[in-house]
Amino acid sequence: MTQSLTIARPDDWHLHLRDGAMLAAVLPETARDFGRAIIMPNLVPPVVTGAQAAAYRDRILAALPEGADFAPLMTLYLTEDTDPEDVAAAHASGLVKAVKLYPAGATTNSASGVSNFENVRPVLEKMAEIGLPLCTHGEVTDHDIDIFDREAVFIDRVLDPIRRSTPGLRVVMEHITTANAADYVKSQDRDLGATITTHHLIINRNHILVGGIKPHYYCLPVAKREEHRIALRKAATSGDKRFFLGTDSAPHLDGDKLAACGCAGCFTATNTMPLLAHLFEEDGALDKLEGFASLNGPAFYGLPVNDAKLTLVKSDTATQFPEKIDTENGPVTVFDPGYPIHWSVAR
Ligand SMILES: NC(=O)N[C@@H](CC(=O)O)C(=O)O
Ligand SMILES: [Zn+2]
Ligand SMILES: [Zn+2]
Repeated sequence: MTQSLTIARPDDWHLHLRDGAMLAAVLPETARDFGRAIIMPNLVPPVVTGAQAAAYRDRILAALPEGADFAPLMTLYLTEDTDPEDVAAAHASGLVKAVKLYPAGATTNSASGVSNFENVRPVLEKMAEIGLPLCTHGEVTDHDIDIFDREAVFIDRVLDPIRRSTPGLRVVMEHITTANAADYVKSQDRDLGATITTHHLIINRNHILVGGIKPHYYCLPVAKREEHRIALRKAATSGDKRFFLGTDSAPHLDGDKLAACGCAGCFTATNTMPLLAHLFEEDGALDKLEGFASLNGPAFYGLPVNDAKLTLVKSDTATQFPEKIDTENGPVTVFDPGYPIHWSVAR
């Protein structure tokens, strides 16, 4: 039996494309299925200014395959030296769609992030004034806070105070991993949304640690207990417009993942849409997939829904996804849910 589902072409509201050889290898994986993506600015060095974002956008456009139907939506990396006027100009020109907050030291390439939130107050106030969203990596970095508690503590100690003291600031809680974050979003009536990754709908912390450590399941924020995964599944499949897809597809070379100090990130660009079709069907919510992947994000960002469509088909035989994609510097492993998937994207 073949089943099919056609939805508006989806967008990815949180994506790492990197640069150079990695960009060339991973960009086609996203451009195949997605119309647009919010491009994370955590390069080395980071994308801080409007001029750097324009140059990075040009490198992405130059790396796009012939005939691709894909537009990168650029972001700026917030530092304590960020100039509010540069941010405003990059927004006014249409170049930049969000500013990204990394607490210093919270994740991959976050060393230039924010330590003292008072120092970014003028930028946040400017963003509230012009309606430019702040995307947050929501984890505190205090050494005395357990890594599994860092998201919940961030909401209480950092996010809620920032939102209270900056009325009108629009915030996207990126890659949420806890019931605490989902509940916080639901408890607020305006200016707040959240992205959810594909992998956090699939794995809990046991998948990383039971029966041997699984470096390809290690990402930040780290997957939490099963009850949190279930809360994320409920939020994603609920139809609540405040929740939308941000894959956080974060490629690292296998050599950097399979190491004594392995990098954080799951690479899901290749198979995200078939995985989501599987998950939403499992939860009896296939009719909510289009909202999550294609409608709620544009609504939050004030952008039109893509005109193009994407069709997913389900067949009796399991879909064969590539195990790895090759880059000039070595392979990148594609996220493996650990069970067969029968959905694929119709080409
Ligand atoms: N999610 C991750 O585990 N890694 C991301 C950074 C991030 O999104 O926090 C990366 O850039 O590799
Ligand atoms: Zn992050
Ligand atoms: Zn990310």
